[in-house]
Amino acid sequence: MTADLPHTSGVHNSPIPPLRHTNGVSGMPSAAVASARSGEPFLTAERLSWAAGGTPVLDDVTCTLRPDVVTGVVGPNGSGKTTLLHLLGGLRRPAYGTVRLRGEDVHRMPSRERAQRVALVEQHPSTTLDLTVRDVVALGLVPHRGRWPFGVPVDDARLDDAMRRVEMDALEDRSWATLSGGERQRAHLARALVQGPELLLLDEPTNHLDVRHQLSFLSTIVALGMSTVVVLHDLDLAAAFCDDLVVLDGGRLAAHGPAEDVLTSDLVAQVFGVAARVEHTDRLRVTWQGLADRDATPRLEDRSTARTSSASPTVSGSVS
Ligand SMILES: Nc1ncnc2c1ncn2[C@@H]1O[C@H](COP(=O)(O)OP(=O)(O)OP(=O)(O)O)[C@@H](O)[C@H]1O
Repeated sequence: MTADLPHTSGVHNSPIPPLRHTNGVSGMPSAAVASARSGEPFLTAERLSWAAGGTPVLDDVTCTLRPDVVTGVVGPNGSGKTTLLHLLGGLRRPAYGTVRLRGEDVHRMPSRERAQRVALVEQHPSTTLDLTVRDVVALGLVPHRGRWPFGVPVDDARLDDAMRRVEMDALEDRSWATLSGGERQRAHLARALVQGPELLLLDEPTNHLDVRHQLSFLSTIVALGMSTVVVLHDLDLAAAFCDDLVVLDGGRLAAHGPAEDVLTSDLVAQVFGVAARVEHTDRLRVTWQGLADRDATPRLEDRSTARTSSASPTVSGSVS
């Protein structure tokens, strides 16, 4: 018998206060609100390409992501996952193609507006300054406070709320340097939450976490109900926690759609070179069996599928 996943019951499901709907300075509606009303798709990547030193890293990737769900980006090492995340967030400029957030070109947005609308939690976030946890979380308010000297005071209630959501409130006065990897990851999530973004981007957030904290962290993400794109390596975690998946292989889009449609034994064999059992029991599960001969696996057809289902993943259950 399995208990509820850790932390899920403690997570505050109510939306974080509506900083993202104001410019944080005068309280007037921001461009985000205006564009949200326009009926544009939430996030579209169109023919996205990026190269390093003339070598293609991401090649002609087109996909439309839904709001208010967790979209996982999976693929082998070097397949372009981080590059895609950085392009979606406007951190890298595409060599070709566009990214539109509710119809607005992310790479043409003023950087402050982009920082208000998109938050990225990096793979190995580090902060060398001697800061407390609360100081680091407060950095998420910077895009909303204007230029130095800040005209807008720190919103303490907002910081408190974000830290409670990720269960870091007890550690708020601790020196950053003394935190464990998992605690830092949660604090960085709190920083992203106070930013109040429309889009939350997470690059391998479970990398340095033990299995309990992996489940806890991803449960928190699901419970937040935010539009989230998360790079994950563990296919079973992706199956359990992601509504939709984008699968990259050698910089190209191998598949995109609802996780239950995208994840098949053939896809795992072809893209990852691993024999795996994929089954939908109490939830979608991926169990690896051994290495597969990629050449002996039928080539993938275009598996991009139209979004048809809005079912949320079941996140309770035991780790297989
Ligand atoms: N600035 C850069 N200069 C040169 N090569 C780069 C640069 N950025 C990425 N690459 C290369 O592009 C490829 C894709 O990198 P990326 O980090 O996007 O892959 P990834 O799927 O996130 O990999 P991993 O799973 O190993 O983290 C890799 O071969 C990487 O070495």
